Amino acid sequence: MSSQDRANIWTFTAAITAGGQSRRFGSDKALALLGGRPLLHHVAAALDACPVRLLVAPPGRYVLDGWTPVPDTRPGEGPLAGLEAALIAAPPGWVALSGVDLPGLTPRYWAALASHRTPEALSVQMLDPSGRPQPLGALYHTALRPQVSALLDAGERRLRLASPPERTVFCHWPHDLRNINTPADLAALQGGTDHTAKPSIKKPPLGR
Ligand SMILES: Nc1nc2c(ncn2[C@@H]2O[C@H](COP(=O)(O)OP(=O)(O)OP(=O)(O)O)[C@@H](O)[C@H]2O)c(=O)[nH]1
Ligand SMILES: [Mg+2]
Repeated sequence: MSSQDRANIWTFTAAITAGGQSRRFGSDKALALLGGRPLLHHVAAALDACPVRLLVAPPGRYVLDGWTPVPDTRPGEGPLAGLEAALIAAPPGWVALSGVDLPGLTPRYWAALASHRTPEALSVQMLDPSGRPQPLGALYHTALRPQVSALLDAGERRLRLASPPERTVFCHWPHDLRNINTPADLAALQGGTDHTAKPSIKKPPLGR
């Protein structure tokens, strides 16, 4: 990573939205193991350099060293609501929003997004190799907060509508981001072996 990349990545707030039910996965996918580490650790590690780190999840569900727990403003209402909670809790400026299930997001990925910020932009999003935007793994400015709240108030739940297209910068990422929704998705990443973590009632602290 270049020194410019480093300078960029240190300047935004990190937020992991982790309040989902993992229905398709069948157990808490944030705790599913990839290479011996929970998916939550993979996504957190990529953002560890950020000065403020927020974990938006039901209180007590996870303990992640160095990350500030933030409760959902609208529990169970999806990642757009998770973004709202993050934008409220973050200091004014840019927020890097990540899901728990994107272990392919690296510091270089976030630095590339950061380098595409413009004074007019309210969001910076990657287009994957097939040209689809990746709103969960994107930068959002806290100035979007009123619009996001208005969308939620109106019943909208689609994260991709959080930022108006004319205020969104799109850039290209040449690698497949490997979003994990099912045990089969994880098994494919593991090279065919399903290493799904067993569900548990009380989860252990997730220190690094
Ligand atoms: N804070 C918060 N995060 C959420 C909520 N719903 C989903 N997420 C997170 O948003 C990200 C993407 O969501 P999904 O891939 O649909 O995950 P999920 O909702 O747990 O899984 P499914 O039940 O299979 O849809 C994951 O990191 C989820 O934990 C919510 O209500 N609040
Ligand atoms: Mg979901």
